[in-house]
Amino acid sequence: MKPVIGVTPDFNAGDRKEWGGKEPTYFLRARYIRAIEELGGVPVILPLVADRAARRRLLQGIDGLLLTGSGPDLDPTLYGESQRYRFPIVAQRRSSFELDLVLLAIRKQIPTLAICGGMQTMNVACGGTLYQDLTAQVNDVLQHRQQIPAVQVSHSITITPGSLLDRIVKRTRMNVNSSHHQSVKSVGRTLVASAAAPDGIVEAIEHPRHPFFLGIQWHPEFLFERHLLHRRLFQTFLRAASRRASHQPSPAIRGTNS
Ligand SMILES: N[C@@H](CCC(=O)NCCCC(=O)O)C(=O)O
Repeated sequence: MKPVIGVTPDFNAGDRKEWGGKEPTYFLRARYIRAIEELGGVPVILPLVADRAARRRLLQGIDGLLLTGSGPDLDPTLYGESQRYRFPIVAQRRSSFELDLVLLAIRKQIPTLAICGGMQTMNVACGGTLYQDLTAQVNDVLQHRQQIPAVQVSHSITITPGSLLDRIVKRTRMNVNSSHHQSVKSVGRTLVASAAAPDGIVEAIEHPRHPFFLGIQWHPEFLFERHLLHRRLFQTFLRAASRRASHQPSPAIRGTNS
């Protein structure tokens, strides 16, 4: 059965001068939808409803959750800090929705894949913190906003042996693309870091006691068409969601044949 995957869009409240426009607007890069559709899922773009009961109702209709990236950054007050650098802030409607859904997805054991800004939201939802600006706060940090096209990889990551990510890609090292200026500083409760860049920046987090709960700092939706390992990320996520769809207990990933 094809799993239904809820996909979170970005949102422009319409009052940000630097974004122009007046009307509140949802937007989402089509690659996220294409990756889910082409690899066997049914993507559904989720409206960022404010009502908590409505959020729970939405989750009843999906088998997996995909938290997408975002140009703007999470409000630092959400992880107990004041804003120290100039950057646009994610719309409160989006951050409130996603922070709530992350905790619901843990409680309800909903397979969840979080990409880039989505990973940062996943971490903050679990009580973790972020570097507000890598180049200002971390010495000798790599260029994590690559200047080459996102369909190209730009640095390697080292993967923790035995982690979910390792069990998916069956490698302890792989190459990724990179388009971020923030990253995980302290890892949230119940989560573990499972990959790092050569400069030590966290590149993946996961919940070890959840069927599939993985946050990654890179963008596999630009890479899945030509890179097997990035395709496997979506395929394994969709298999976990499909198991939920068929109401089978969703065992921890024991290998790509499970
Ligand atoms: N703002 C955060 C997260 C970066 C991110 O999600 N980038 C993706 C760009 C938007 C998109 O194309 O989806 C940071 O810069 O660290």
